Amino acid sequence: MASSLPAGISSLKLTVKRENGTSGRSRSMANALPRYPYLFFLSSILSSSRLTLPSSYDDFHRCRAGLLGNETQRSDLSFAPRSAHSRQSALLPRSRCFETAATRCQRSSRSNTCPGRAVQARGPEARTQCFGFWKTGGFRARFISESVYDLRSRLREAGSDLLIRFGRPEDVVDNLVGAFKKDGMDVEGVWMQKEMTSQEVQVEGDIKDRLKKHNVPLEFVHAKTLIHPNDLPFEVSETPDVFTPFRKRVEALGPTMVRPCLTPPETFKPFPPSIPSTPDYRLDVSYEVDVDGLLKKAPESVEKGKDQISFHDILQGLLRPLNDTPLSFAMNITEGSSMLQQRHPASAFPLRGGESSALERLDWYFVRGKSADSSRWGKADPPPVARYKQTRNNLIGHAYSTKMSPFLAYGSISPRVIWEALNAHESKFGEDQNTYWVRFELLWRDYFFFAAEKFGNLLYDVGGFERATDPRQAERKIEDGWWKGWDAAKDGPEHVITRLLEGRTGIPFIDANILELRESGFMSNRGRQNVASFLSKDLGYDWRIGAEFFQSHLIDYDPSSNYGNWQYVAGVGNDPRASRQFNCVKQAKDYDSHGEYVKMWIPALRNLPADNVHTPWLIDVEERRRYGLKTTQMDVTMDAYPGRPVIESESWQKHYDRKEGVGSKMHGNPQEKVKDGKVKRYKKLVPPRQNAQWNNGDGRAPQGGYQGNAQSSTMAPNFLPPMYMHNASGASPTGSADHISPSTSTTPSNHAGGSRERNTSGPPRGLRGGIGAGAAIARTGSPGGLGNAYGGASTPPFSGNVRVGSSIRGGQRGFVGGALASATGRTANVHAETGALSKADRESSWRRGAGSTAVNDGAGTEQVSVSMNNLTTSE
Ligand SMILES: Cc1cc2nc3c(=O)[nH]c(=O)nc-3n(C[C@H](O)[C@H](O)[C@H](O)COP(=O)(O)OP(=O)(O)OC[C@H]3O[C@@H](n4cnc5c(N)ncnc54)[C@H](O)[C@@H]3O)c2cc1C
Repeated sequence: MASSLPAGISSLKLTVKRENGTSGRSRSMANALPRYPYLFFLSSILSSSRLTLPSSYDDFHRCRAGLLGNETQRSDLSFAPRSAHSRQSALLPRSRCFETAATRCQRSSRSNTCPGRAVQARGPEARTQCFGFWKTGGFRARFISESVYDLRSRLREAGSDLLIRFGRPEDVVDNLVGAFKKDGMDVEGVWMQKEMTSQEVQVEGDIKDRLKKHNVPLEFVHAKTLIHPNDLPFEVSETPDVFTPFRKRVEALGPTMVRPCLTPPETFKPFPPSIPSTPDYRLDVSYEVDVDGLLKKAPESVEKGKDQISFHDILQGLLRPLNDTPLSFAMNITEGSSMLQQRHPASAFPLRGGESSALERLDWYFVRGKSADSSRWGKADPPPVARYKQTRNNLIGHAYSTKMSPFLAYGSISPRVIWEALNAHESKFGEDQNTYWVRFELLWRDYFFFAAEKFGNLLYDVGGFERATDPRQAERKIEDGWWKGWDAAKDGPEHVITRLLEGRTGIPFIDANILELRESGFMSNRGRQNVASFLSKDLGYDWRIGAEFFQSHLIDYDPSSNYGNWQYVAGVGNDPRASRQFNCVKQAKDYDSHGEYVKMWIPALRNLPADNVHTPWLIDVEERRRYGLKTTQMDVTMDAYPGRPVIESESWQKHYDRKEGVGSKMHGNPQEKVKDGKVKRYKKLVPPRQNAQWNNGDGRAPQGGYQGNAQSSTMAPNFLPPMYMHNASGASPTGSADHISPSTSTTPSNHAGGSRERNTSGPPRGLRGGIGAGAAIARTGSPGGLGNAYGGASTPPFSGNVRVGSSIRGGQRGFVGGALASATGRTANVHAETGALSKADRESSWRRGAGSTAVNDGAGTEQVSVSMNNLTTSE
């Protein structure tokens, strides 16, 4: 268990004792825990403190009733681990489920008026406050669910269990405590992690009120932040209005700044023998087969019984409202269920939720990981954190940054555990700007927490924190007309905001980031800054549109980090240079100099030369035709992309002629310095090793601190981005070539090129076989690894092959082998070579609605056929 108890997601602890117990209530949590049986439970599977249930209870119930054959019998609520499934019905009346979005809007202040929401009220749905997005989108729903069930597995391993309830926290706690009392038990107290943002604090207040009637105290633990609030050298209400003074003051605390992690107990007391019935939903998985690779011990031989429920069923129930209804009231796009549950093969966050996954990632990033195959590069190689500062602004692959944010957001890991991992790393490899920078970013996280607590509801206010810090400035920015509005009900699909949120502005760097977010639930920090600046500064729209859209889609959504950062970029928060604006064309050329990132998410642009790929509106009709690029406004398809950008800023023009690679910051930004950061060097870092061989001058070798072993004899000018940390070897540009290349030439030979990437050891990693290349093969032999191939045919008449191989640990674990073929009107073959593809990932699909099916031929080979748009293929 995480060493900063309580681990888990808004977990509550309930300590119970029989009424005739021998001792009074213990004040200290440490004392209270081991004394009597106690119970961990989660009151809501989806972010209880944020009321972000994706569905109304009615919807959920309908789905669940469907799963259970419309059974309405009340639950007998047995809590023995792996208990047989018990049936139940929805007992909460609809009217008591959720405050509607419209009600919340009526309550809000003048500056928080919600355009278009009056007509959009849809009853008890968990929609965002102003613009009606689902509060919790599919990727986060999946991530949180995985986290909860992982927590349960870990508690079971430690001799306890987790009671999972679905409902409003105040109802669930009230019901449970009431039921215990009725059964003759005395409840000593309820513990939960202290939240800081206003809506969550409101929930805490509601729980406290409900507990009062039972005479049961609510106790808090502070485990969210790196710095315990009591250790701050100022009151939270005096948190500096700007980050740097905050950082300097807390850093001055020295070694006492961060408390050490607690050592978690190895075992916990068992669950109470019986748990009384309550009218809430229980979400017990009764079918424990490792369908999703979630459980450690999977009795795979057991067939799923008629009434049994698997994790997959629960997830489907949770996602159903999202799959059935539009993403927002303005957009008619529904998220296809297959997409919602799948990890996108190109996702920068290919990890599953939960503490187990968090610790695995921590170990890889800070301890065990190597930038290249360790057998080749030797043991002295430092793990990826040693290059954090150089890589953190990259855009492709999972390795460019820690990817700790989703785990931090849902309590699966404590920032103090990361802090200690940094200490351990530094004691071996030395301290430098790379390790310091991770600490620096963790302090930003803390800063937004404390700022959110200080400024309360202003976190969600259009005028931002500036209303308190500089009311005169803020006054102008909350006047009508300062921000443009978006009326979700009236504005149609061609409205600039709708186009932005659907990734079809015609500005590739912005669109690629939005598409990445929509299709994977993640976006890099660089992307987030650019999108936020574009929406609020270039377009001048209410920044909360973007903040709510991010809230809905980000796996790592966290209220203070999200709204705090949006305010910062929009110029109404903690940035002393509020007018700062990102130049998205310059940024694209700085950070995606070769255009690989935009080509990855917008395959229509795959044939464009890097010098044009960020400004496709500059090429004429004839050239567009030559590159196979059709014009569209309505959709970004495999071969069509908007002809004109929604706006064109003069400031972009001086960057139009900048050539590929010139001024690139893809390998670190030398201007990025903390001037006063005290960085000592204990030891010289082991220099990064490279072994890149190119047999012609067109390819680029990995540079600047990346470790890669690349060999190519190809004419492919666009090699795999070095941050992919791969080994590849190649032979020729056609047929069986082993290189990774988004083809940039229109000549057939390049399109027919194949690509191959192979990784035989190491941690889970997304491997990309090739994009737009004729064929791709990706393999991973790593236990627990994720082997993803992403490739496809680009131009007729060539075929695209994607082959995915995942080795199998112990012959039975579910390994994710995701395959995605992006062919244009021609054959695409997906060949997944594994004995244990997970069910979800077996169904490879493309965001345009592709579907695929897989059958196992019995010899460890999955034959996967993929159909995309009008394309149907099989191998
Ligand atoms: C408009 C916008 C919205 C954002 N929304 C969120 C959000 O909802 N949740 C969230 O966790 N982060 C948010 N961020 C911050 C940042 O983008 C992510 O924390 C980061 O990209 C996560 O990837 P990582 O864990 O690999 O980060 P790393 O670069 O590895 O950083 C390590 C950790 O430091 C923290 N961190 C890094 N940058 C920031 C930052 N700018 N602000 C606060 N903490 C930071 C995170 O906890 C992160 O896990 C947002 C940034 C912007 C510009």
